[in-house]
Amino acid sequence: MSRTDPTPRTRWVIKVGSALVTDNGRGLDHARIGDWVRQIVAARGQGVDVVLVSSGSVAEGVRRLGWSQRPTALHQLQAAASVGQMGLVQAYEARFQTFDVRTGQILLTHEDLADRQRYLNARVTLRALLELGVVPVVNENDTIATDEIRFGDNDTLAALVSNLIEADQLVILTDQTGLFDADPREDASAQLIRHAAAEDEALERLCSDAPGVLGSGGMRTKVAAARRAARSGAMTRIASGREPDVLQRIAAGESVGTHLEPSREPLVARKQWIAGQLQVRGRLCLDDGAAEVLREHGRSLLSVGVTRVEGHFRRGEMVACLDPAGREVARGLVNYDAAAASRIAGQPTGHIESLLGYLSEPELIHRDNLVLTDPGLASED
Ligand SMILES: Nc1ncnc2c1ncn2[C@@H]1O[C@H](COP(=O)(O)OP(=O)(O)O)[C@@H](O)[C@H]1O
Ligand SMILES: N[C@@H](CCC(=O)OP(=O)(O)O)C(=O)O
Repeated sequence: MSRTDPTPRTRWVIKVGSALVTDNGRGLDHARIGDWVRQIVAARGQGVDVVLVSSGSVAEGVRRLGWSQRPTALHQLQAAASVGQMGLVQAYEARFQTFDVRTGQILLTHEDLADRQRYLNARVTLRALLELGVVPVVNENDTIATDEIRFGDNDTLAALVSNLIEADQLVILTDQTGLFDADPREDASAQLIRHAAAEDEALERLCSDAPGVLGSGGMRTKVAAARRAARSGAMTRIASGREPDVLQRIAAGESVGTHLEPSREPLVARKQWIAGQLQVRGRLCLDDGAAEVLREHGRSLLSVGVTRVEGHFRRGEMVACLDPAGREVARGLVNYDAAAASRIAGQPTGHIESLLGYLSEPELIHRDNLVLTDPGLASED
């Protein structure tokens, strides 16, 4: 989406668990899938870009293979995942197609997010898909992930994807109405927790170890996912995927399920995450005026204040901004690749469109994506 779009867009990662997707293992719940898709399409119309993380490949594969229960051997789980994943993506693709919305499949392994180059590739691809208006449908690449390198549960994967795209919100849809002060399967008097700090370590003690028969993480991994998502500024909502219009009600700001909020201001957390995670791919040399508006006023960087562009970077990558004396002023995610940035350097914003033939964003680096250089800033992971 271009910044010329009048509606400011937010990003959500929505994770749906196995029991929900497969109607407790009875088979893909097409009605429910259709209902989430309808709500996602509505949310997109209200300015929410969505990455969907869907579990259910193993549960659906087990059913399709006619097995009476979930196997324990890894190779059998992997075979089931391979069969079930076909059904999952077909179901989403078919539903989104009725709204004329494209989907794209992304299967990730732990290594993809641990290796910096692959992390950046995954990030660029996901962002490209969102910009194209596609809904990425993510799952773990179960068929090739060995035990040692598995995320193991999609709550963790969804939190890492939230970090990857710097999501504003992680929505975890499950078979309970939220996080309770005890496992409601074991304690009928358990009370729903409506609001808590995502970083509160006491929350994990409220969770029983056992997931449902089909799930793999239980509530504990959801609480841990909220803490992880908070590192890049995302708030987390845990809610029931069976509640009518759950996504639309969340989008409307209703208090649904459990709300786990980062303790740091989201923008600050997000900026620190960006500074700690991404490698600097190039440098923008600024004139005195631009260095000052960044340092003193926290404004966006405009092309007119850039005197030289160095390095080979793509749109969305991290570049360092240097003052005329060569001192680093800030780092940020650049809105134009190196070739385009060189062409518009020194030029006012109003000339960008005629110079490049398009206007991607009015700023070279938007202030939300700029972090003033602070040598004390360390990576969070
Ligand atoms: N404190 C708690 N609050 C709510 N649910 C809990 C809690 N502790 C454990 N659980 C269990 O976690 C289950 C959800 O986890 P899981 O089966 O892995 O779901 P999913 O497939 O959606 O990931 C619930 O059905 C519930 O029994
Ligand atoms: N990749 C696996 C994920 C299993 C999983 O995490 O399940 P859940 O706890 O229901 O989200 C699958 O699709 O079956």
